[in-house]
Amino acid sequence: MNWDETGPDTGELTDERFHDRLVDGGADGEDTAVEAALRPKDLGEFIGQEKVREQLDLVLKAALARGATADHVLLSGAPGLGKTTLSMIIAAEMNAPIRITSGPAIQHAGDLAAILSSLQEGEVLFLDEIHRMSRPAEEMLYMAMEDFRVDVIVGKGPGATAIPLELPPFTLVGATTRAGLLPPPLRDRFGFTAHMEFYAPTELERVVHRSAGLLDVAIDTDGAAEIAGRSRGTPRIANRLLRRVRDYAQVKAEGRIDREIAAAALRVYEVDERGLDRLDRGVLEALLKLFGGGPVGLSTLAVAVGEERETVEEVAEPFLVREGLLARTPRGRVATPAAWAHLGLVPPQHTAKGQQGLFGA
Ligand SMILES: Nc1ncnc2c1ncn2[C@@H]1O[C@H](COP(=O)(O)OP(=O)(O)OP(=O)(O)O)[C@@H](O)[C@H]1O
Repeated sequence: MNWDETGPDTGELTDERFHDRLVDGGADGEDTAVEAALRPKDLGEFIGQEKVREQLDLVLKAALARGATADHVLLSGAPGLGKTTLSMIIAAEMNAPIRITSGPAIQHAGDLAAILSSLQEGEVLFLDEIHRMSRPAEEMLYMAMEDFRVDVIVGKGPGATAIPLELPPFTLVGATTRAGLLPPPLRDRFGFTAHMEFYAPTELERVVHRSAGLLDVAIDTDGAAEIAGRSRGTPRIANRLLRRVRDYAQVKAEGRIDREIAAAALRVYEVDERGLDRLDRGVLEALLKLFGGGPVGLSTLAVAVGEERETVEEVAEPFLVREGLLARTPRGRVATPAAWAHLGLVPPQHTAKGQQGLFGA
């Protein structure tokens, strides 16, 4: 693994083009403004993630009953599943203020020391993308989490001295998309770890209804189901699609959203019934139409789609694999029978036979 000033190189794509996708789980500029208004304010309002909610409820209530600060909490899960929202809820439930920062924003241990030393007693510190913190800051965090103390190093070389600094008790809420990337000593210092799963379509329907209510948009059950089904298990995407459908409904249907309006709007934005967008479909189409369903090497597939290798691998493939439309095999990328069905194509005879062994079909 490569380490630099800003932490481990996680291989994450920095290409901003793909954060503009309607179906990307990450936040864009427009989201941040609207998201504040749509965020559930307490655990009761937070939809889905039943187990996480139940466990967190106990952790927080017990801490409140003891008059203590809640244990440190680690939230892991894909972007847009509600980690920031949950951290704000933790602070609200504990009647505590919250400070929000992120791993990449903490370049030096001194940056972290400055934040930690200005925390109030009981404050919640939300550290997003905690896996991208620099190594020295991470080491400082170990001691801060365990002993509520940091050693501030003054001076350089042989003359450097460590000045111990007591910190008020605080609750660290760390968020990461990849819990596996956290070094074990850091992971072990969290008293409670929650893994957030993708949401079921029925849960996303509730998210859409709730957001529509807050945005004062008229939507029926089928309209909400149509948007939920295309939201890739992610509340942020559900809210974003709802806003695009609302635009369409305002222009074409006096603001009312039903199934037809939702489907027509999302056709305009090229988000299909399963939530695939133009890039995803381009990859699948190339795989099916040009390579008979594979196996084909990643580089060849990328050239055929006219995208970078990394874009295909990191932006398009994870969702296609999750949906069971594409498989990564030692011989290359292979389309599953579901991919042929989804694009309404019939697999060529020899390919279907060739893939029998791969899918047991
Ligand atoms: N369980 C939920 N119920 C209702 N709305 C939710 C839920 N989870 C997330 N949302 C909505 O989805 C949006 C994105 O949530 P949030 O910013 O908390 O995601 P995140 O996991 O922190 O994403 P990132 O990792 O990109 O920061 C918010 O507008 C929030 O209102």
